[in-house]
Amino acid sequence: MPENSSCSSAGSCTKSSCEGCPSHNGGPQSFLVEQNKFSNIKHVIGVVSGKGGVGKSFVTSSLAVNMAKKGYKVGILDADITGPSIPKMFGAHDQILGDENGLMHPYETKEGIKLISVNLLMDNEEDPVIWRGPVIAGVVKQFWNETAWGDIDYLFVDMPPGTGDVPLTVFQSLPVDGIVIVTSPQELVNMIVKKAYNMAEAMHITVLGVVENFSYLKCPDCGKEIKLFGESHIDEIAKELSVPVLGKLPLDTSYAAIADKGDFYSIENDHLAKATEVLERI
Ligand SMILES: Nc1ncnc2c1ncn2[C@@H]1O[C@H](COP(=O)(O)OP(=O)(O)OP(=O)(O)O)[C@@H](O)[C@H]1O
Repeated sequence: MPENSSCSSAGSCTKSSCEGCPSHNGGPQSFLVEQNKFSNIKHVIGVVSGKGGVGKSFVTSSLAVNMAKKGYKVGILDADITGPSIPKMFGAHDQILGDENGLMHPYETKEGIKLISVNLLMDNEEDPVIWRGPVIAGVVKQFWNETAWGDIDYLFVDMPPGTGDVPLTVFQSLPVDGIVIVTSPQELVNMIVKKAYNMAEAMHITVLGVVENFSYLKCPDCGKEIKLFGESHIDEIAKELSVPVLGKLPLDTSYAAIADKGDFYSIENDHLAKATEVLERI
């Protein structure tokens, strides 16, 4: 039965206008999209942020690298279609091609991390993606079920910021084990983290914890921690929401340089050790 794409409340809507929608016959309905037979993905982890530029892609890549260094098979689905930054972090510029089954094959870094991103499909990676929401959401689904992922222990999904079409699609269509919320230490954060948390809760998605990025800058001369964006409130927020703080990352210029160089596998990021532990326990 075709999905009613105008429906924004799948599983709970009973309006007669929803004739043809899978939720129409009552009861919660699954919109999960099956994996194809060339993919065996064990865990799907979403990485979200309430607002842009807080380092969500950076945290996604750090989690992926940490798990890969532990010996797990790891992939990253770059669902940030209009602002993809994952390929550049890993120095990936080759184009992804389809095979005779109509499936895409992810780019594989030399260390074995598999990547899918719209930037790996473009003739020119500087071309903008000017697509409407439903098209973008469709591409994200294709990255899931029209890609031959092979064996993957942890697939990280780097979401666009906010609570729009793509997170909605991912939460409905992919078997997400849990999400990590990335944030930064600013006053607004309280509200923004709660928005992301509330969306996950409304969609019955587990929040694995929160990561605070740009927590502080360590003075290279005296070692003093400078709170660039003000005092952190992440511990209180996490306590209020009953979720763990999975890490507090400093603003470290060497991190930025590694990301810009496309040499992300070389990053040493032990600030996310707690996140790694939580992921291993899923
Ligand atoms: N802890 C950090 N130390 C230094 N640089 C960082 C750190 N975290 C992120 N950056 C850099 O900041 C920039 C923005 O990070 P990133 O692209 O991960 O943010 P984002 O939240 O995914 O952005 P968007 O909202 O555009 O998707 C990047 O150049 C990244 O390398």
